[in-house]
Amino acid sequence: MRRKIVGAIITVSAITFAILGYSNMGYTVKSSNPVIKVAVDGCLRTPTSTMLGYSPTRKGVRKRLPHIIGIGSKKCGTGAFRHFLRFHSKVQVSLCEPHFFDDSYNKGTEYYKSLLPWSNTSEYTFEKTPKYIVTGGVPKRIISTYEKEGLPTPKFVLVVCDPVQRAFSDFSKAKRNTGYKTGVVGQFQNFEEYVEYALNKIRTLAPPVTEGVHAFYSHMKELESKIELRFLTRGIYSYFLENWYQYFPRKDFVIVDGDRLLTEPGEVMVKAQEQLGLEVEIGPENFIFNREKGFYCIKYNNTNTSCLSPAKGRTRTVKNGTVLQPKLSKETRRRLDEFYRPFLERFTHVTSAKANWVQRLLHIDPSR
Ligand SMILES: Nc1ncnc2c1ncn2[C@@H]1O[C@H](COP(=O)(O)OS(=O)(=O)O)[C@@H](OP(=O)(O)O)[C@H]1O
Repeated sequence: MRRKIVGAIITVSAITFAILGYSNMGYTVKSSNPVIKVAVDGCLRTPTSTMLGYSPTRKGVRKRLPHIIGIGSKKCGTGAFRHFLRFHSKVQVSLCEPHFFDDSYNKGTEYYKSLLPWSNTSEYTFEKTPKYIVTGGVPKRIISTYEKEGLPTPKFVLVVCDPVQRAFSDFSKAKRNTGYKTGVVGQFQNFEEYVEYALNKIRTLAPPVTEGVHAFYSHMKELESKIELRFLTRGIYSYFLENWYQYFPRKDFVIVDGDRLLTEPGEVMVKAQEQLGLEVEIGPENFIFNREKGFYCIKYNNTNTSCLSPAKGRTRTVKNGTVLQPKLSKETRRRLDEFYRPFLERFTHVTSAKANWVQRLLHIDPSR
């Protein structure tokens, strides 16, 4: 843990030194070269060792393909998971989202490696790009890339959460980023108006979910091609995961309860480390609740804490141990629950997970 902390301090100092300004869209980083604009979670075009891990002068370190890849789900706490895992002494994480297997595959493996952290043979490397789970061609590309390097394929972490919260968070972020009048969200006053539009549109393009998830699945490609519907369709975790299950054994996937990550991060991290085959180093004793932020932060060195950036935690907050729900009308919530329920049941079925969060969501209102 101590070496990690020194590394974290070096990285933080490098970033602090480099950051000239912060906006909703990204950090403005100044190096000895001209100013480079970097998206908050985007990789630097010309990555430097200090930004992306530890110095290559460390003995025996190399750039290696990830042993663990976070594949999603967007807005479910993938950043929190990475932030916490970063404090494991045997894990090196990429501090950006490489988007290699979805967007930059033609740039080649060496380019990908350049975006990954330095590590030695006793360490594991991790990167997360939430778009992987929803991008159809990614599994085949992963297989081909690892095969060419003569390496076993990695383990996958999929963080999932209440799909309604996820949609709300995703929608709200798009609204902040694109501004009120532009982009796919520009035509909607608010999330409720969007839900009304999207559910009606889905109804015209696909059969009711009550007719079976597979009948619905056969229309998913068309639904996904309509960008504005993605705030809802991306919460259909079972559909995307089932595609991945065609390529990788189920035991390679670690499913993380993103809702519980907000309220009991220590317990969730213990389970994830066990499932990933890591020695358990991060547990409940490493977390401290920050009342001001309404989130847990990680403790290190007994006195220091490290919280996520202010870009995270815009729509959710934790109070008295529970995640506060977005303020939706009863009718909108009912319609969304009804829409997602068959997919959540399917998710429970395909993952064989007695996942607490799914059970909880399936029983939001037992009288219904
Ligand atoms: N400890 C802690 N601190 C701050 N934020 C936390 C934490 N744990 C989970 N979260 C929630 O993570 C949500 C963002 O999810 P992701 O990191 O997956 O988003 S992204 O896809 O990378 O954009 C983010 O969603 P928003 O609240 O909508 O910003 C947070 O609610």
